[in-house]
Parts: sequence; C-alpha cells; structure tokens
Amino acid sequence: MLTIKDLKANIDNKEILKGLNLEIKPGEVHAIMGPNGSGKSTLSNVLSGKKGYTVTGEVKYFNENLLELEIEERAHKGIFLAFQYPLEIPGVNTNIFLKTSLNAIKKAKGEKELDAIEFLKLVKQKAGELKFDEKILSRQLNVGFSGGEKKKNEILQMSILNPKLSILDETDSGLDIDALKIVSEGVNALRSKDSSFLIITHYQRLLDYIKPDFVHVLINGQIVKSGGSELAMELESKGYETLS
Ligand SMILES: Nc1ncnc2c1ncn2[C@@H]1O[C@H](COP(=O)(O)OP(=O)(O)OP(=O)(O)O)[C@@H](O)[C@H]1O
Repeated sequence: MLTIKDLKANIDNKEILKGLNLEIKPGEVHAIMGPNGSGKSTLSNVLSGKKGYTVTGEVKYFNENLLELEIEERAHKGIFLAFQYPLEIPGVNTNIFLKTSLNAIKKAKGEKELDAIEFLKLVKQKAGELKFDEKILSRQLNVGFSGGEKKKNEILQMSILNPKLSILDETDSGLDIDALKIVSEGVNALRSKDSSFLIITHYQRLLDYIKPDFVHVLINGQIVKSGGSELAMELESKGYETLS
C-alpha cells in the first residue's frame, strides 16, 4: 500500500528526514516512536501533503507517486491525518464540516453523496460508538472543545471517512484513561484487511490497546530499529539512549 524509499525532507534549510525507508502493507498497523524532535510529525505532514517542505526520495501509494498528488487528492484517495493539535475553526459547524468532507470524498470516488438525513444517521451511530456527546457536533469545529474532545473528534472524522491509510500523530496525548480506551476501540473497529494505520506515539500504553504489527524507532530523521510490539516494551524500560 505504501512504500517509502530514501525519503528526505527539508524545511527552512534544515534537513529533518534524512533517508527514511518504510513499507506498510494493507491491513497492517505500524507504530512509530522516537525522541522529541526526531521527525515524526514531519513524516506525517509530508505524507499528508502539507506544503513548505522540500522532499526527495520515493513514496509509492498503491501504484501512484504520492509526492505528486495534491493534498486534497491524497484525502480523496483514502489518506487521513489525525492531527497532533487539531485546529479550532471558528464559524465552521462541526456537523457541516464532517458532511462536506465525507461528500467531497464520495464525489471524487464517483459515489452517491449522503443527504442530510442519511448523514445524520451515520454520524449518530459513529458518535454513539465513540461515546461522543452528539451535542458537541452542532458547535463550531473544535472551538472550546477540551483536549480530549478534540482528539475524539479526530477519531470520529476518521471513522466517518473510513480511510485506507490513517496516520495518527500523538492522538493519545492529553487523553484520560477512559478516552484512551474509547479512541483505541475506535481505531480497532476500523482495522480491516484493507485499512492500514501509522500511529505516532510516545507512550507504550496506547499500544496495550492497539496492538501494532510493527514498531519502528525514528531517531534523527531515520528509522534506526524495527521490531514487533515487544520493541515498545523494550523502549519503555531502556529509553532511546542505547539506540542513538
Ligand atoms: N518550520 C521549521 N523550521 C525549522 N525547523 C523545524 C521546522 N519544523 C520542524 N522543525 C524541526 O524539525 C525537527 C523535527 O520536528 P518534528 O515536529 O517532526 O519532531 P517530532 O519527532 O514530531 O517531535 P515531538 O516528539 O516533540 O512531537 C525539530 O527539531 C523541529 O524543531
């Protein structure tokens, strides 16, 4: 599904990713861990198409060169980024934002768009599954949401859009234990043979709930070690020092 070869990314003359290699197959869950400033968010930004980076190397998404696709095309083709810091967007109603996002993807795929009633049914069902108070959906997008509500809202978007590749950038930070479980259940419910996940986290505890197939350690812009979920336990006890 996703093959990354020798990926390098610079911003403002600073080289952040320095030759990163990674392969994600359909249905796999990959976790990326690494010290602060190692390039984890930069990787998620580059994959989702954020502007401002000078990027070289190869990123193949199915049979396409991902780096040539515009940010909207990436979303239409099933890439979803759950932000580390979801933005507050005053004046934009959360429900309308969700419906517009979903219908834009459906339109790009040539599928029938949902009308207001169909959408409401879907959003009610998904919000119920995530134990997300529906009332919040009639508010402006993320405005005044608590940290945990913002993160849950990202997961709600993800479950409504049903992406092929979901990138979660520190979605677990700021969540209380109950919210962490709910968010993890949301991710686990979306796991299927066709959908893959790239989960960036600092904490092994998230991986108690979402069992990754692979764990990678990103240090100084490169993946320096990969392993199974036991690698996360090892990092928790030993830290990154022995790997850098
Ligand atoms: N626009 C920018 N200009 C200069 N340096 C930048 C810019 N954006 C990111 N960096 C630097 O690139 C490095 C990697 O940043 P990135 O946010 O990808 O790290 P991270 O691994 O996600 O860190 P954290 O775990 O703290 O979230 C950091 O040293 C950061 O200061």
